[in-house]
Amino acid sequence: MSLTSAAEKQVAVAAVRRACVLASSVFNKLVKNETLTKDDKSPVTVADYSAQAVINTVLSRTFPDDPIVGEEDAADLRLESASTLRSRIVELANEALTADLRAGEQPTWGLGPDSAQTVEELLSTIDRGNYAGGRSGRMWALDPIDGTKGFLRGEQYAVCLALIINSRVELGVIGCPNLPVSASDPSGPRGCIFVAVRGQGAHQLPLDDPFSSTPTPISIPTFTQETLNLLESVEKAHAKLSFNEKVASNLGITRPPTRMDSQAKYCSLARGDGGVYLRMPTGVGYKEKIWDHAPGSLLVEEAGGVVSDSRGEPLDFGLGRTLGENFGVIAAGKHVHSKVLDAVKRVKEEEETSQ
Ligand SMILES: Nc1ncnc2c1ncn2[C@@H]1O[C@H](COP(=O)(O)OS(=O)(=O)O)[C@@H](OP(=O)(O)O)[C@H]1O
Ligand SMILES: [Mg+2]
Ligand SMILES: [Mg+2]
Ligand SMILES: [Mg+2]
Repeated sequence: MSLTSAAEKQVAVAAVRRACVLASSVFNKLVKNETLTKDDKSPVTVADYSAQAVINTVLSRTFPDDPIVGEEDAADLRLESASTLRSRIVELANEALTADLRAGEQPTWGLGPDSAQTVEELLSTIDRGNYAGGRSGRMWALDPIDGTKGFLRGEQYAVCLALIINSRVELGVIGCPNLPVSASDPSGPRGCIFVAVRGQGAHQLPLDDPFSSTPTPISIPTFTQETLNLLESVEKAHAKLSFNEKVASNLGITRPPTRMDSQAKYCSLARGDGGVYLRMPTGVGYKEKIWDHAPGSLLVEEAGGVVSDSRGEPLDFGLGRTLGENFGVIAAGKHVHSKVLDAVKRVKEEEETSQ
């Protein structure tokens, strides 16, 4: 089934924008006790929880039958000890839901002055993200703050939302509050929304006015040996950066890699700021989550690129909340992708024979 209605796109853009406004406003006011450490030792902040509450509220009001695969859940917030955190999340989520940002939004989306929710409503709305995913049907994949560590450092992070139908990503929306509007002017204005609809291309919009602005089409340019470079994770625990270095040298790449948190990497690739997004598993058995790749992979495909794992197989969004056994991710323009795939295979072989 292809996406024929523009309603999903408009709703997703509105929801992502509200969450981005929330996240950037909260950044300067974050205090120490507003961050928790999850069981997997990764951080989660009041911004992650309240952004998930806001986006799930919008989706629940507009597409009440659609399940949501969201990164966060409210279990830790229900604890007695979390009362301060809970109140702050309720305050932030309601501020974002009731803010007067109406331009382009429909009255039926339930946003604006009368749309505040109670604590219990907000906690159960966060928990609407508990869907297990799977092969068939419609579902949304949500990463309310992707690159939480980048968010905490004041660097790149992204609010990421995708609509998946029968295991195929049909719509992807990514908000990047800290990403320069143009990579050629890194100290210029910041704040972009990227939108991809399957079969309709990839576009960039300004975060502060996504509805009245004309979307800018984006596509992956042709790279030369001199201009090609890698886009990679900042966190060493998230990807095997030593492997990337070998691939770069195997390909004769001379430009240094660009390190950036979050799916801003997919966005940068889609508009040509970097040539290859390479993410190889670190070997600790971590499974990639669908919300970390769904919108970004469609954006890159719609910008003329190819996204696969390190065997050249497509990413499978129908396996549940994760992408299954981790074979990494290679995303690049069509012609570059096959070269990177070959180089990855060569480096893997080299590593195997030297062991
Ligand atoms: N061990 C391990 N291996 C691979 N990936 C992991 C791992 N742990 C976490 N994550 C996920 O990485 C998401 C952010 O990673 P990025 O590479 O995009 O950014 S970063 O530069 O590493 O911060 C990050 O997303 P957020 O949790 O939304 O910030 C995680 O989903
Ligand atoms: Mg996280
Ligand atoms: Mg993430
Ligand atoms: Mg996240």
